[in-house]
Parts: sequence; C-alpha cells; structure tokens
Amino acid sequence: MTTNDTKHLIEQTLVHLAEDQSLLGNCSEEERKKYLASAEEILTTTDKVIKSYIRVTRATGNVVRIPAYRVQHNNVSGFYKGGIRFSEHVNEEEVENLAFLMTLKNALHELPFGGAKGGVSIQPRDFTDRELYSISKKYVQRFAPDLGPTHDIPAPDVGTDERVMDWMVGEYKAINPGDQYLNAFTGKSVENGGALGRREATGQGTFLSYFWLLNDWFKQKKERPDEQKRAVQKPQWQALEALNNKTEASDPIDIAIQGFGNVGSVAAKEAFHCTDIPHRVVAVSDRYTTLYNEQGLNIPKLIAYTEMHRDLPKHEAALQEAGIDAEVYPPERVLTINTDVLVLAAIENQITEHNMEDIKATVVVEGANAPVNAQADHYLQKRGSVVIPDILVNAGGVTVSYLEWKQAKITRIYTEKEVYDEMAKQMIKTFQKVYDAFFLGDSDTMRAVCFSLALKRLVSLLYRHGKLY
Ligand SMILES: NC(=O)c1ccc[n+]([C@@H]2O[C@H](COP(=O)([O-])OP(=O)(O)OC[C@H]3O[C@@H](n4cnc5c(N)ncnc54)[C@H](O)[C@@H]3O)[C@@H](O)[C@H]2O)c1
Repeated sequence: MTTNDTKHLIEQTLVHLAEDQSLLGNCSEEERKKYLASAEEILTTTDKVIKSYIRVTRATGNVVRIPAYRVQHNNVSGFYKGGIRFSEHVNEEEVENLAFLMTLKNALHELPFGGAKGGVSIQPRDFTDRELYSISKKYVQRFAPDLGPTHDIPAPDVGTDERVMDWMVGEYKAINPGDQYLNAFTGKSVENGGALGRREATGQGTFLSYFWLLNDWFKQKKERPDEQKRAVQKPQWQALEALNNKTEASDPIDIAIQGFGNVGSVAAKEAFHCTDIPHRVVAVSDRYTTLYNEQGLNIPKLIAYTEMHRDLPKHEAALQEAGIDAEVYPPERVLTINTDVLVLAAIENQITEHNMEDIKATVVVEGANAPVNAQADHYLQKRGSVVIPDILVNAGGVTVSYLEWKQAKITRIYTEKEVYDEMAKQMIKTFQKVYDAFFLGDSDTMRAVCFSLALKRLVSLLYRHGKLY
C-alpha cells in the first residue's frame, strides 16, 4: 500500500460510512455530509511533519549529513505513537504512510494511542556502533521538543532495537531531567523498564492472526450453521476449508516467511513449534537469500545461526555450519514459492501487479507494514485468497508497548505470561470483529473491513471532541 492507496481507501471508506445513520448521532443529512468531509480532510492529511538533518563524524573523519523524520499523523485517539526506522529506503512519503497506518492500527485495536512514525535515512550496517549511538542521541536532540510520555512515544522498527531505544531514553533523560523518561519510549531492554516478551510480541501476534482464524474462528462457524451458510458465500471460505481438510488428514500446513528479523523469525518459530496444527516452514528469506526445503527447515537452528551471523546462511559452507539442509535461491523467490501460507515480514510493496499472478499461497499474512499494494490486494481477494491486513496482524508490538507504558506508571512489572495473555486477548477481540464482519458481510476485502472499523472510531472521537466543522 502506498500513501495514495491508503488515502484513497480512507476516502472510499468514509463514503460508505456516510450511510451509517448511527455514526454521528442526531444530525441532519447536510450536517452529516459536512462532518464527514471535514473528517476526510483531517484524516487524509498529517498533523505535523518534522524533517531534520543529523550530522555525524564518521570513524574515517568525514562528516555526513543524514535526513531524519518524525511524522505525527493524528492523536484524536491518544498520544502519538509509532516506531523509528533506520533504513536507506526511509523518505518523507514512506514515513508519512507508516504514520497513517499507525493511527488506523491503534484505532482498530482500540488502543489509547494515535499514529506517528520516525525514520533515519541510513543503512545501519554501514555504520559502526559508536556512529549509531551518535545518530540515536542526535535524533533525540533534534526531535525532543515534539516527543514525550504524554505527547509522542516512539518504539523500535526496522533497523532499530532495544539498544537504540535505551540510548534514546538516556538522551531524553539528559534533556528532560525530572520527566517520566521511561514512558517516553517503548521497546526498551527489560533491564531498562521494557516489557517482558515485547521483542516477540509482533511475530507472535502475526502468527496468531492466521492461526486463530483457522483453528478457532473457522471451527466456531462450523458449529453455527446460520453463520456458516453466509460465510461460505465468500471464496476465502474455500481456502480455509482446504487448509482444514489438510489438518484433518494429518498433513502439515506449508508456510513460507519473507524476512527473518524481529517479526519473521518469531513468526517462523511459532509455526515450527505449533502443536495444535502441525506446520512445515518450507521457506524463509532475508535481504540476500531464500532458503527452501519442501520437508521443512529447522527454525531453531536458523535462529541460532542468525544470532551469531545476523544474516541467513547463503552458501554451502554456511549451511553446513548452521546444520541446515536447504536449496538457496534469490531473496524474492520466497514470494512465489509453492506454499499454503505466506507471511510477509520484511518491507513495503512486495506483492504488486508485477508478481501477484505468481503467488501460490492461499493465505497471505501481512506481518510487515504495507507489503501488498492495493491492486494486488484486490486481485488476490478476487481469486479467493485470504489476505490478512497489516493493521490487524502486526499490532502485537504496539499492544505490548501499551503495557510497557502502563507498567512504568503503575510501577509493577508484568510477567511474560501476563504480557502474552493480555496481548492475545486484546488481539483476538479484534480478530473476531474483523473476521465476522468480512465473512458475514459484503466488504470486498478484509482491509476494507479494518479501515471501516478504525475510521468509525476515529470519526466518532473527532465528532465527540468537537473537531469536525
Ligand atoms: N518490530 C516490530 O515490533 C514491528 C511492529 C509492527 C510492524 N513491524 C513491521 O514488520 C516489518 C519487519 O520489521 P522487523 O522489526 O522484523 O525488522 P527487522 O529489521 O528486524 O527485520 C527485517 C527483515 O527483513 C529482511 N529484508 C529487508 N529487506 C528485504 C528485502 N528487500 N527482501 C527480503 N527481505 C528483506 C531483512 O534482511 C530482515 O531479515 C516492517 O515492515 C515493520 O514495520 C514491526
């Protein structure tokens, strides 16, 4: 999904919401139109875009000037919240789109946050630890006036982690002594007030979105003939039926995962260890490689290897060192591999009009943000594939971030089990709403359902806060 796709879908969804008489209380038709027009204006634009440059002296002595961003999209549902990305692909438009998606995600899951995103345009691998430390500190120096525990709360994203968050907290504390600095960032190390299980949360939630659909929601509908009768009208029901038949015949479900970082490696581990429904992780990939084994890859061994070497093994000697038996392909091959389920956990715009016809998976799970563009989404849904959208799937991290933010306030550390249970409970509540509305309603895509639920909440809050004119 590009920024334009996101804005277009917001506009389209608001047109449908105009027919919902319950949305804006007792107002005339004319007022309703006016309010929705102003909601559209507010929600398809950002509240604030801050661009700055970070100057760092490299180990070589050269000084480089690096563009850095913080985009605050909307805070009607709570303080701005969203990750900071270190990637060479970072640009203003990308950060803006990701900020839009954060507002929608938090509204969909009814978390008390709005949407923001940050980014620094570097490939972190090209920088030393000392340089990264300097960049992290300077990011906070540049943006501190616009951040804060009751204003805008960043978290990690691609290319950043708990180490970067800890550095940023340190700098934030130096700039704002006496402020509730621990609440100013989430995704920190556990030693520094981070929530137990935060690192795993997005990958766990990603796997859960698909697993719960097949293992729980599908069975629930089978026991409710009236609802099943309506759900079978959707071609996606057949896709679930086929997977269910496989498990009933004790055949494992094949799953392929693009991206083997924070989200992808954890989703792979969840699939590998899933006992209720056996899975074979037939392919995984990162920016350099796809590894494929039709009998399934040993995920714990691959995780152990990447913990030491960062990337997946990409040649025979490395495969031997990892103890992995796999065919090695180029990175994009994972997308078109023969599999039942494809989890996208890398970067944006991976399935587009250029490769959508080659996708074999019948269930596509968007662990990453915006990995399927609008055209491909419609194509896949029309063909009967299940596409579970990013704002539904990858909210595990921000849900646990909320607990991390809360635990600093109540000064009690949640146990890892409490964190997982709370995350799963919160997400399942939203899965139930979305899957019911999609399969039992007349929306074309699951994304349209998610946008509709999120925008309903946002428009209602804007109205109640007196922000519509
Ligand atoms: N980490 C979180 O809590 C979180 C929360 C919500 C959404 N997300 C989204 O999930 C996605 C992945 O985030 P992450 O935290 O796992 O990042 P990460 O940096 O830990 O891992 C990214 C992975 O993608 C791979 N990759 C990068 N470019 C690629 C390419 N062109 N082709 C194939 N693989 C490529 C990298 O090699 C790496 O394995 C991003 O879209 C991010 O915004 C992450």
